[in-house]
Amino acid sequence: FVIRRKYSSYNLPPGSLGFPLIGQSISLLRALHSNTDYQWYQDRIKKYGPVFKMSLFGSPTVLMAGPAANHFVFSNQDLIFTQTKAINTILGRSILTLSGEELKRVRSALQGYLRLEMVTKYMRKMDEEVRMHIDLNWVGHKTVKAAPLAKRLTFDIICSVIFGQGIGPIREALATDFETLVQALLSLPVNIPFTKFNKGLRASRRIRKVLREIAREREAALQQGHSSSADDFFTYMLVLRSEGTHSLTVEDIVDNAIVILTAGYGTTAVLITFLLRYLANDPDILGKITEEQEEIARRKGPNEPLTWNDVSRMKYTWKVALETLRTVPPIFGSFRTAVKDIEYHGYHIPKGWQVFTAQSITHLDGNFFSDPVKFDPTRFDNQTSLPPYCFVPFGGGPRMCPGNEFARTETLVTMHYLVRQFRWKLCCEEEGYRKDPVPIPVLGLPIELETRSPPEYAHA
Ligand code: HEM
Repeated sequence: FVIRRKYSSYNLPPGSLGFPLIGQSISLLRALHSNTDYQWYQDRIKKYGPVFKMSLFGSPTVLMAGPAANHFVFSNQDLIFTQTKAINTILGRSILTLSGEELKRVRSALQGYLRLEMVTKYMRKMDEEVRMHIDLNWVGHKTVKAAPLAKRLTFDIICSVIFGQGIGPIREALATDFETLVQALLSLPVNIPFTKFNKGLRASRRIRKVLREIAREREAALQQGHSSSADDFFTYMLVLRSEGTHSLTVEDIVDNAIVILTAGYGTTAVLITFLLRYLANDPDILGKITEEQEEIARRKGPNEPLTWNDVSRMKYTWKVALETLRTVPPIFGSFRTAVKDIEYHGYHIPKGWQVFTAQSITHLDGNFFSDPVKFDPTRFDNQTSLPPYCFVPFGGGPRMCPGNEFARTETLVTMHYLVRQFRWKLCCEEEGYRKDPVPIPVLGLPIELETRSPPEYAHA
């Protein structure tokens, strides 16, 4: 009633804001958990149309469906990243919380660090981490749980590339603390002992302490003219600062490193996990991927690391990955907050309200993807034929994921070594998955491993 009076001159979208504070949050979280979120959106779209209001996570929210809505949410300048108190407090002064000119500068620096040419520079480290991970965690095991292993692998890769932290006790401690930190990002910001938020806050302090030390070491090395390599994130950012590109303090650089890691490892792990899940049930597609990977391996000497050229030949494998991203997008949707009153399709969206788009709405729409529930990588044979903004696993517009090339490369390198070395079967054919909020198989995807014989290569 209060809202209706306050906005009596507005043409608000249809829908219901539900109970104060709670609104539809619990209902959507339940749908995500039971993996019925697509139906949840469809039921409401049928009732109200493609633009409707509700209340999510304590704020009035407008859900918008369709490619035009995706474009609007990703590109409208009056919409900013939604900043929850937990994210602000735990992640500090990072790209997620900056605005205006400082945001542009930091975004451009991060994008520069993660761009294709840089990824080609740290490919060797990725290759090394993947092989080491497989040797330590897969070789010699009859069964493994793929989901936690994929997460650990993607964590180790980013840690090694970005912080220069190889295997050892520091990386172990960081891995545990990052898990706690990620869990806290969507928690209620209640800072009393033993809450998720409090644990996350304490983990973020420990992470900062370690990273600050590494950053200071890099700073000292630079000042003494020792460091010529810019492939670690701290050195890269410190060099940019000395050139006047941005004015971030060491503390701010550390916060941004935490964001890159947080945004980068769980997401790519979902892609690798679900690729393994699909391939277990599709010998034809697995056969084609293996053929592509064997062909690449034949051109190389034994133990020779993969290069960017090799990765760019993995075209079929990447199409299978894209189809995995279409059917199981790691990020379920994007939230933004209106910084002033805006209008969309004749409806008013008041300042301070959230807008929300969900990726599955277009990814599973038969108008854009025929027979959308079918797993069919050939849809990506001609990617330019897809209408814009209907396939958005990495978002779009000025805040599109800057880590997409990084994710692509590490996924392909991982698949190269796994498909050549193993065959696998799902231990539990019926295992479902939930979105928590990233998709995760309920049992962690236990798989039975068989080493391919004869193994055509060995790495010591
Ligand atoms: C398959 C893997 C990945 C997926 C599906 C993914 C998806 C996304 C999406 C959808 C967004 C935009 C969210 C929005 O607009 O609301 C985003 C942002 C971001 N991603 Fe990724 N991502 C992946 C991997 C990575 C990796 C590997 C990194 C870094 C190494 C990374 C770093 C980031 C950062 C820093 C942002 C925030 C950008 C900004 O604030 O402007 N992501 N990602």
